[in-house]
Amino acid sequence: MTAAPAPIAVALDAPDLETAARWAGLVAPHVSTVKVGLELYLRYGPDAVARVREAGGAQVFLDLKLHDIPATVAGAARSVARLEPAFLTVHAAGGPAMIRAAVDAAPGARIAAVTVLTSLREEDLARIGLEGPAHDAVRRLAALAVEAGAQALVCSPQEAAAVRAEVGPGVTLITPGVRPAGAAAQDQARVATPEEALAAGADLLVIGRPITGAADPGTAAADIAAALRRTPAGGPAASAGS
Ligand SMILES: O=C(O)c1cc(=O)[nH]c(=O)n1[C@@H]1O[C@H](COP(=O)(O)O)[C@@H](O)[C@H]1O
Repeated sequence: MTAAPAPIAVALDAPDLETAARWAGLVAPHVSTVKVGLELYLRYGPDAVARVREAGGAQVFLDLKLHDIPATVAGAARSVARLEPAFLTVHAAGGPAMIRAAVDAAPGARIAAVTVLTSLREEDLARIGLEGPAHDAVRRLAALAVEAGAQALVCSPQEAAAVRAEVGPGVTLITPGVRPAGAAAQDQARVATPEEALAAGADLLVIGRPITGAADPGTAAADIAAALRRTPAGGPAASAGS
């Protein structure tokens, strides 16, 4: 019997579409979602979404991190809505009117509001003018985003439990900054293991380089998926994606 795909979104941050499509094909039997981000989308546009979708069959998360005035974000969200991504990211710091504009313009996608980037350290927050600590900033932005209609939130696994307590069970919690035990953090600052992220209540774990940088991305994805199946989920909204 084949196991159900794990609640993982593999970040296909590849320099070319052939590589991304190959990764998508290798990981798709093991994960629910693949993520197309700026690197791929800015080079290939809608073809990137079509090609990775074709390659594997996992749902597509479009991570464009929109952040502009509401009218511009509405136009951008409308432009990509026809690609039918399961998730589309915006920066929560764009404010409630901007988030609402994205929600209204792309009704078929779940708008995922990015709270505080997982690459930021506590000491970075003050420098960019964000009142910390990170936990408080993330909770504040999460509450604002959900009030504005966001159906999903992006935060570090370290804040997932606090965010869940803040917004309740109906919102999809997405956590990048995931590193298997012993893996290098690279440019991520607020990290946790896949098992810790799931136990903290995350619904969907974004994992890129620990999978795509492995000699065999399919096996790396399968190993993490198997570890997650042995971990009790922490949150009530433990189903990933749509
Ligand atoms: O929105 C995201 O997906 C995102 C938000 C965030 O705060 N931190 C973050 O790392 N990401 C994305 O998650 C992925 C993480 O990749 P790895 O660090 O290689 O696992 C990248 O594609 C990032 O763009």
